[in-house]
Amino acid sequence: MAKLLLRGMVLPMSGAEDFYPQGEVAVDGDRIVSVGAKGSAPRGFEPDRLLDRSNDVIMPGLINTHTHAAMTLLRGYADDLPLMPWLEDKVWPFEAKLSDEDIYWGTMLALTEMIRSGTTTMSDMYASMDRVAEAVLSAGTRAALARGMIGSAANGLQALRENIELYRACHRAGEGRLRVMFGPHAPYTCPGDFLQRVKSEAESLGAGIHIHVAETEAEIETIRQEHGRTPVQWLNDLGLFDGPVLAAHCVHLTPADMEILAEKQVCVAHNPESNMKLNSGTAPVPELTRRGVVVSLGTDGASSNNNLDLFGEMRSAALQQKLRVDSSALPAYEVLEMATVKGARALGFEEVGMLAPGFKADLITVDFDQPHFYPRFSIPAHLVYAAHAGDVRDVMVNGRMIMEERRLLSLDEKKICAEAEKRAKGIARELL
Ligand SMILES: N[C@@H](CCSC[C@H]1O[C@@H](n2cnc3c(=O)[nH]cnc32)[C@H](O)[C@@H]1O)C(=O)O
Ligand SMILES: [Zn+2]
Repeated sequence: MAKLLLRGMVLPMSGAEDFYPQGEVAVDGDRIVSVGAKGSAPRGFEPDRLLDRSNDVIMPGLINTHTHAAMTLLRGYADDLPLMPWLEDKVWPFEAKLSDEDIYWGTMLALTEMIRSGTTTMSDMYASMDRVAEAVLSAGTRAALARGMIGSAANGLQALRENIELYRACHRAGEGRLRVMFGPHAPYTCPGDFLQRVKSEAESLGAGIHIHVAETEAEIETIRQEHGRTPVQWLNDLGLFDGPVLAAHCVHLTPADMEILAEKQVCVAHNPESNMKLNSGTAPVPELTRRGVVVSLGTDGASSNNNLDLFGEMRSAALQQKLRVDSSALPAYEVLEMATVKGARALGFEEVGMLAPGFKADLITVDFDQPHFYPRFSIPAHLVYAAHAGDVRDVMVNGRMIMEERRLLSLDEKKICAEAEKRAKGIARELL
């Protein structure tokens, strides 16, 4: 097994005080052996390779906890609309024409963009998930996969069977790089009996649930009319929160909703750019965090963002709360935690999200020898308020380099872009 020593400015994300301006990370095979100041690698550790990145920040890979990867194919296809007309008039008709192969190439495009912007793990909810799994395995990244299920349609049960099959085939596959969750789409697209069916299947397998919750005011109104309570109360009354749940959005919450989320240890995937673009609202992130809810970060699909860049998303998350609450809300280090350690917790990956001995070697290096990073007063502030996707130099997942010096090692970028262009334009032409 290859031994690697990386030298640079190390930000382990294992606590606010941890930072080594002249640090090193020792990697043996797929795991981190040591993290600390220069010279901290264990005695007798003889690296096969020394990677000198003294002008780079070395940090954990970023974790995108809510996306629909293949929606890269819809990037720029349907903009400037609110959620329901966007879904019903534009997105769903386009998605109805996607083949398994289209979803594979759309996912490959997403993974290319994610690797380039330092994302090493994604949580995806979509269809044709066996092909998504194949894409992730070949890209070399990590993922929590959920089959998106719209339970009101006749295909709800078929989708549930696919999710069960996906769990059996892929959970913990690829040296543990894949996990599988269950993906009932939302309380307004899945009836209560279907949600309970999903819950009991997930429970019997020990799997988590990934669902959209309380995204728009229209959803609050729909659920109030149908069930006389809030979406959070409705899902809680159905028993959905009795196992591990990742709730995307959670924009519109009452104080009682927040208490339920905290008590049931529901994790929240916050997607500020999608929420702004679809005019959904601003999630009460500090209020949730104060109550002990784990809030992680996501981009949502590329049709409501329109990129998968978590550096941009971190910046938006911070700025949004400063605008909504006050300038001290959501400081930089907390935002970095949302994009790393908290993301790992939300997805159930126990050994990623920070740089620590025994953890899996999922890390990135960020090129700090650029004008927008001087003077170097605060590394966390620079990463959140000044960095962008193109600053990422190297990406390692599970001890394997998948991007080095901005060159992708696991994917054929030109081919992927050409396939995506051809397939998306073909579908758009059919829909004219
Ligand atoms: N219709 C699919 C399964 C749904 S996957 C997840 C769905 O979530 C949709 N989606 C994307 N972003 C959002 C959002 O912000 N809110 C609600 N749904 C979204 C997305 O377009 C996709 O249809 C099938 O059975 O073939
Ligand atoms: Zn979504």
